[in-house]
Amino acid sequence: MTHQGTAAIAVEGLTKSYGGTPAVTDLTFTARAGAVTGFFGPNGAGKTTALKVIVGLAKATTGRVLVNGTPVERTRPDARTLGVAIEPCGAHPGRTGRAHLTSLAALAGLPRRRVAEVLELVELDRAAGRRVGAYSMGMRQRLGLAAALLGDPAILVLDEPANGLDPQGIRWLRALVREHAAAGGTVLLSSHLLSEAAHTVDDLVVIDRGRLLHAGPLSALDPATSLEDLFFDLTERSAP
Ligand SMILES: Nc1ncnc2c1ncn2[C@@H]1O[C@H](COP(=O)(O)OP(=O)(O)OP(=O)(O)O)[C@@H](O)[C@H]1O
Repeated sequence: MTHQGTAAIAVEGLTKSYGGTPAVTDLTFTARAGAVTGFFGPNGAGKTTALKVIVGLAKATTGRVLVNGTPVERTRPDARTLGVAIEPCGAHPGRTGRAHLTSLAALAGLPRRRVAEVLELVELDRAAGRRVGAYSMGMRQRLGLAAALLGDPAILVLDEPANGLDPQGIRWLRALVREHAAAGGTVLLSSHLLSEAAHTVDDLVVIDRGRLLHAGPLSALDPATSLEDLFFDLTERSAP
């Protein structure tokens, strides 16, 4: 795993435009190893767009992203370096969860035994033989997470991983990402669930309208200020 405290992901002056309209503008922040970084912003703020560029699924218009010090656009990190869960999970509804993960493992050159391991890790082992089309939203989230974990990567990038999970699932997810960070891994996750995130993240990145509003450790905040208060304060202040 990467050395604790170093920037596993560095986003530097990232702008991403679609047809001349910027979805993300001059965004700069880091996600360090050994920590969970929460990426927050209202609907349409640009979180998914930024995450797609970070993992190499979309190209930056200007600026760059470094993963372990290497520009992501030059060498897209493989499944052993970077695990990604960005909706939709890409599984064909007619395939079983196990078959989906088996083909992903084969494509990435990963041993087949990892499929059983990650299925157990995300607690989908009993549903692995069922068609993905019959999965609940929470089960599809778990399948997406299983895919991200296949290569046992040090870095996890998860877009709204708590969506569709029940309270027990949210607690399970929290334990999973906390353990990953405790083992020296890096987690960058977006979320709408601010109160839950307060229990999960070490560092905060808040954006609105594609621009950075705040980045820093949770511990630096006044304990009397809830994450929700901070979020509304920041986003209201940035309103045009
Ligand atoms: N492929 C695309 N083509 C054109 N515009 C896009 C594309 N993807 C995103 N956008 C636009 O970029 C902006 C940011 O969208 P994005 O999905 O990144 O926000 P988000 O913060 O993830 O939102 P949410 O919380 O609602 O998922 C929106 O205005 C969206 O319409």
